[in-house]
Amino acid sequence: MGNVPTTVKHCLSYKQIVEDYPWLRSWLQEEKDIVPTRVKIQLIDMLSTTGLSVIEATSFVSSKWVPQMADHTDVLQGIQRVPHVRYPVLTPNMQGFQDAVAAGATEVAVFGSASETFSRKNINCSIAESMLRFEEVISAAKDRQIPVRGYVSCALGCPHEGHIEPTKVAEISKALYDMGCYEISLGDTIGVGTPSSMFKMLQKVMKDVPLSALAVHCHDTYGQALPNILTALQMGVSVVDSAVAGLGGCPYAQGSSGNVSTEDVLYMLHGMGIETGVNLDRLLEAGDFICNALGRRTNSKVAQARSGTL
Ligand SMILES: CC(C)(COP(=O)([O-])OP(=O)([O-])OC[C@H]1O[C@@H](n2cnc3c(N)ncnc32)[C@H](O)[C@@H]1OP(=O)([O-])[O-])[C@@H](O)C(=O)NCCC(=O)NCCSC(=O)C[C@@](C)(O)CC(=O)[O-]
Repeated sequence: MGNVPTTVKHCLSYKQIVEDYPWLRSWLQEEKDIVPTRVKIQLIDMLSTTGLSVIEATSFVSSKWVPQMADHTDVLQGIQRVPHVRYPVLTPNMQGFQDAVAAGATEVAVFGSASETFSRKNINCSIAESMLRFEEVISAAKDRQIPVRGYVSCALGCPHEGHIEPTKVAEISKALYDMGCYEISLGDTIGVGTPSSMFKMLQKVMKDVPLSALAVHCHDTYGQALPNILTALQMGVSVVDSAVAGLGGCPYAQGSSGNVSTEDVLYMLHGMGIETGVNLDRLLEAGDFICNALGRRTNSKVAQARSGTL
């Protein structure tokens, strides 16, 4: 473990929870399942007191595509912002960027894909078209000194195309980094990766993008998220995305489970003596709160073990 970093930042992908929720049922029945805005705000406010440094708050996407995100402005304006916590939001295009800025966003993220088919299904355009859109967003963000993060989905596999070549992941990552994204989050969108595929993919991407600008974003469909994260840490990555209670997923990645749970990542890191500055007990309270509000069981093994519900 000689090369495991001593500090780890966390991006908690709260957006994953609210995006995915209607998809668990049916797109046409989601009306009753919309999570009330006040619940989203209360969750973010609880998370803000845990010590997390980044909480991705909402998405400025089309409410026709993701109805759960229709209240993005109310959520962003309703939260109590805590100093030293950043609250980025997703912006797929200029319309999303402009709406986000008008709502008070101070950091945004563009989300691309290493899979052509996933790109079309998720944001309704080809990879090449998405790059043109992102270039516009990043340029407008630069003018306003708004930092932009870049996601690369399907970094370890695609729900439609299967295997994705690491060279393709490296190409998209480099393009986003060269455009001005300060960090590239590599998404195992459907959670099919293993430590071996994570290692091979990172090896390629690290040749084109500095290690200090890389993050990993693992879903836990096949129970590989923690070993995959550990592999990334051992290779020098020091930013890990996760979701409280392991909720969420991507509505355009059928069959995938939620993100790795923040509680489980923290337990592993703290057990390894890695300083995160995040209070696990407070995080468990936030996880309890949202699971009760959604009427769902936590996906966090740590939360299940602590509550005796394993
Ligand atoms: C990208 C679009 C908007 C293109 O959607 P489109 O339909 O192709 O857009 P369009 O430009 O053709 O415009 C059509 C209509 O959408 C409106 N529109 C256009 N843009 C916006 C906007 N930003 N916000 C609100 N409305 C918008 C626009 O105004 C127009 O309205 P109309 O005239 O019909 O009334 C759509 O495909 C979309 O919203 N997709 C987002 C889907 C999504 O949120 N997916 C999940 C994100 S999570 C993820 O991707 C993975 C990640 C990041 O978590 C990492 C991982 O796990 O891999």
